[in-house]
Amino acid sequence: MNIAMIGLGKMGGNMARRLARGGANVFGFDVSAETREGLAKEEANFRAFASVPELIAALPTPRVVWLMLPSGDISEAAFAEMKTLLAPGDLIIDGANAMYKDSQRHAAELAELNIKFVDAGVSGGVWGLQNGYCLMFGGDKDAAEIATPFMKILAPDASRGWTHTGPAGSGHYTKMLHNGIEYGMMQAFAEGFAMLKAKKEFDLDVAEIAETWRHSSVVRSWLLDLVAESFSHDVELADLNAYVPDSGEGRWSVLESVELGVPAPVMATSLYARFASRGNDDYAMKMLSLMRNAFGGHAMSKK
Ligand SMILES: O=C(CO)[C@H](O)[C@H](O)COP(=O)(O)O
Repeated sequence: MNIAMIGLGKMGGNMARRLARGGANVFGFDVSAETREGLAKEEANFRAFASVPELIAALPTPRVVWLMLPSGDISEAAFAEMKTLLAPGDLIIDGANAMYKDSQRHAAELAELNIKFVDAGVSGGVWGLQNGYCLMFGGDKDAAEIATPFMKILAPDASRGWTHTGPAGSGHYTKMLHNGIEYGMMQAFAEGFAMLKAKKEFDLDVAEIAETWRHSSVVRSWLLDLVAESFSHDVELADLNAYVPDSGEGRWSVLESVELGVPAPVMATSLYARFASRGNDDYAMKMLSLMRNAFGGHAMSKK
């Protein structure tokens, strides 16, 4: 079993390791020579290449190429390059957190060249090497069949943690909503623990509560496991800024809810909380203060 992994960052690097340890021959490329050469020293079944054309020339046909790159411009450039290097019958698996409509477009463009395509949502984060990844992938039946043995290595075991969701685009659509749910769950934990912490009267031990809730409670979950582990070291979070980025999936989930006319207030509120964390509601809050002052003469807090 041969597979190329293009992009050996936090996700791609560990996925390459898991594939190599699972018996696949992994042909790897990353823009960082240090990263790709380091992996080659670590893993017996991994070969590093200094350029994508060299890698593709060495990869036995029909080729399977897994792109594990940031979605957007970097992925688009990789697709453009792949179109010039791959041949009919080859397969591209896109593991990025990509917008599903982009994946539908990629599938159509590649089909014109008789190149197969699978869009794979990958969850598991930095723990995937150890625990396995959760994989949800879309694509035609024949493309999915070629991809499946690799999914079985990446998953927690061959029988679970992966699913062929349907046609091209459905894998990334499923992953988008997985992450939309993730936003809501994270927000709910954050709000609940903030309120536990704010109740000075009870002086609650929030680390102890997080740990306790891990066992048989309705809200036990891997997210809570991670919270409890972090709280066992620090509950004050004094070193952190209250600033949360987002990288697309939450926005796309909310936009999709509007397109479908399906209400998703939790996802929307969770997304807006992140915008607010960046100061994007400062002007609106200043206006609230101004209007209260204008109609009621209420004091305004000034710099
Ligand atoms: O896919 C993931 C987890 O399932 C990623 O960690 C994701 O990038 C997190 O999304 P965001 O940056 O928008 O919080």
